[in-house]
Amino acid sequence: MTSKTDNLLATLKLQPVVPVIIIDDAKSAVPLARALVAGGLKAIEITLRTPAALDAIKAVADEVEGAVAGAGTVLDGRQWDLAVKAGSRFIVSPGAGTSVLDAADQSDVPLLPGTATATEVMTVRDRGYSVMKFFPAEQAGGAPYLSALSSPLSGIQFCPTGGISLKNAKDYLSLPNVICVGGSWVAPKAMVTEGNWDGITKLAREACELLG
Ligand SMILES: O=C(O)C(=O)C[C@H](O)[C@H](O)COP(=O)(O)O
Repeated sequence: MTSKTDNLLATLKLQPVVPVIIIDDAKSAVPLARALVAGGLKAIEITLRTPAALDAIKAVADEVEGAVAGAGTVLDGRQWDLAVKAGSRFIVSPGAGTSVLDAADQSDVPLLPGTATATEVMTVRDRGYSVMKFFPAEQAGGAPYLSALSSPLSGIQFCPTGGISLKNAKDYLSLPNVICVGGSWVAPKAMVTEGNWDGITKLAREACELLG
């Protein structure tokens, strides 16, 4: 688990924000990923919420220099296998179901499991995890809630995701138990549909400046 955790931490520490991508057309994946990488966001989570997602992961993994392609919304072992086969270098799940945890145990690819309560955090910690997603961050209680978890659960680090934008990202990034945040705001659907790659690079740059 430790070297997998180290690999995951190394990926998450690349940038303050992990872009969460919902891709409708696999052909957009490469220019979108290039735009994000150009803006400084290398680790990219492509969610398995659309039929194009696996082709998109494969294209980014094969063709985009500097990108670290990951899969999001991985809910079970079958999706785990497909995501890894497509070239995912990290896997994100909104929760921590047994099927996905069991698949992760059998794999060298690191998992960022989702948690939202102290009991969920402790259950996942019992499986050997110290790095988790906090989801859905804003809806579950936001930065004050995550701050309240930091003292009793001090060994756990989080990537909060859900309802985060440029406006509130700093509230999370200033907490001691936050490594980075996740968010879809850096790749808005309308900009992807228009092919506004320069606009997306600008959003990525703004996001990178959050730590500055
Ligand atoms: O299902 C997963 O694995 C996910 O990654 C869920 C996403 O993190 C959120 O849906 C992103 O939330 P927004 O930034 O508010 O759009």
